[in-house]
Amino acid sequence: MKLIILDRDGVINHDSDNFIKSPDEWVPIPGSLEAIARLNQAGYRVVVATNQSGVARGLFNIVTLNAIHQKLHQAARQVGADIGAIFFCPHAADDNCDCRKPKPGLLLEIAKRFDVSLKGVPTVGDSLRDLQAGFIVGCTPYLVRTGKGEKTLAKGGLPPGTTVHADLAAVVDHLLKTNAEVAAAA
Ligand SMILES: O=P(O)(O)OC[C@@H](O)[C@H]1O[C@@H](OP(=O)(O)O)[C@@H](O)[C@@H](O)[C@@H]1O
Ligand SMILES: [Mg+2]
Ligand SMILES: [Zn+2]
Repeated sequence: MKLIILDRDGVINHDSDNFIKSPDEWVPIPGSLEAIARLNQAGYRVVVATNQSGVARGLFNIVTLNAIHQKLHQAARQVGADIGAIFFCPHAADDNCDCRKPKPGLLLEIAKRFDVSLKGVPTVGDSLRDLQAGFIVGCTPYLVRTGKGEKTLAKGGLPPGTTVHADLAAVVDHLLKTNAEVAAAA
């Protein structure tokens, strides 16, 4: 089973400096859900790892977060995409939890749940912390320019091996092309 780990805000849906606080505020980035469908068709299980400190900040509760994720799943299904699971950290930075990216807790949880090694698993994010969390546990980091990606790129300090792409659809184009080239060379 091939696995890919996606950040949520700024990769699948538009992000906001005021947080995504309700299902109405959740709006997919054009092409992202269709890109997930292409990953599924290529044999990838797609899971999400997302920091949701808005819960700890009292901006929205778990019921609302679940409603946002129901809308995400439904929108994905409408284009033939399937998101295997959504792992989230509801904590604030000063809670010092193990699951808030850049700590790798969410990704280790994913590895345990799906009983897979994370070595070489693609992980896609718009923030440095997304890429760092993946890099720590052996994932291959992909930065997208959507969401906070341009700011992340400008700040620099990306983990070694990070490649930069316009959006999730471009990451998927690259991934599937590379996979096809490797298969042809075998
Ligand atoms: O990109 P993912 O991990 O899916 O989700 C990010 C969101 O939880 C929020 O994360 C916050 O960061 P702080 O939690 O305040 O550091 C801010 O960046 C918000 O703009 C953003 O909406
Ligand atoms: Mg993000
Ligand atoms: Zn946490």
